[in-house]
Amino acid sequence: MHDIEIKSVTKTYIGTKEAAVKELSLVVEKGSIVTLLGPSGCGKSTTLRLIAGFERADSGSISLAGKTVSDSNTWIPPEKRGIGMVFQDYALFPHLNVFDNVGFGYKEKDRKSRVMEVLELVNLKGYEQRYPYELSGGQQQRVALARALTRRPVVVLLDEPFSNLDADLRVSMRIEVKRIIKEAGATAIFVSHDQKDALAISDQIVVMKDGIVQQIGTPREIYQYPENRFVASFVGQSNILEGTIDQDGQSIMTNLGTVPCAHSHCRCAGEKVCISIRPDSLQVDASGHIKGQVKTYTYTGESIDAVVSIIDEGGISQDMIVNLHPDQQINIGDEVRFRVLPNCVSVVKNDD
Ligand SMILES: Nc1ncnc2c1ncn2[C@@H]1O[C@H](COP(=O)(O)OP(=O)(O)OP(=O)(O)O)[C@@H](O)[C@H]1O
Repeated sequence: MHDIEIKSVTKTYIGTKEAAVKELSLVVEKGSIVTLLGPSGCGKSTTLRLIAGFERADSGSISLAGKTVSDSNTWIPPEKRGIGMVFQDYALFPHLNVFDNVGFGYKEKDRKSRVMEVLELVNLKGYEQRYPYELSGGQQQRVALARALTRRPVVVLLDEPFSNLDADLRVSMRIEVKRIIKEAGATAIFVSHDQKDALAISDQIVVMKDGIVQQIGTPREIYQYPENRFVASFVGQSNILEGTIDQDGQSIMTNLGTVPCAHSHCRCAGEKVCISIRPDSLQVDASGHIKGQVKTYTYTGESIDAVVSIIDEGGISQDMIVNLHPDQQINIGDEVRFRVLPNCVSVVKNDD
């Protein structure tokens, strides 16, 4: 069963030339978490606002729980769409306590028990009488999420919900928010420009650029098999090389030598392609066939991300990002040798 079905939706704001969202189609299964991921201005928030009913599409249709809410003949206003919304700044009412924030606008007979139920779900039992200014950022976010869930919405929309949290809290809230949404049985759409949030929380990721969907897939599909250069570079780090499919269909001939590629078999021998090699797919090895010099490096704690300058067979210098072990002693100018491991090497469309 689909909870959200968007068919070929286009939206151009008045006074602008380019459409903010172009021919967007998306199907979201009941109970799943989908993230719209992309750089600033790619149309993520517009898509969310179209689903919520804060904006109207120029063409195309949107259905929620099998019911059309927007097409050329139909318009259901936001308050009748069965949607719960969590805003970037949480938008809590400062003059209302937690209980009244969570129960705001909920007039059913079970108000008290329902509010207590969602407060328990978000682990805020005992905080009913507190005011928003008496809560931490993470607790405020739980209140905002509880409020979005009180009316048992068909769909919960979350606009950059982690952007106001510091790094540690962000990691724990990703896990917590996912648990709450799954336990509530809700279908959720997140907007994010942070690939780590998207990879951690989503069942499906929709990568967008310039209002156009670039790829839809599970976090693993998006990371391991990006379809084009943009997705490869935006979701995780990537080294892009140009090459030609080898006769055996199992490897790509590049200026850095032949690179094994387990996923090139569906292409034709001799075809010119681009490949994306994740830095964690480059193994430092004294007998490796690729040799370069360390240009810069960044210590991240988990690894050393080094930019290594390589002179290819055509005599052209090319930079590659290589993950080194954090214990490795390294200096700018050091020579490193490495080899390419076949997993995480994928053929991508050259969309430049
Ligand atoms: N109300 C508006 N009027 C005119 N243009 C708009 C309006 N809102 C957004 N846009 C434009 O539409 C495009 C998509 O904007 P949108 O806010 O959907 O992007 P986004 O991916 O959510 O960006 P961000 O991550 O910065 O919030 C941008 O070019 C933006 O300038």
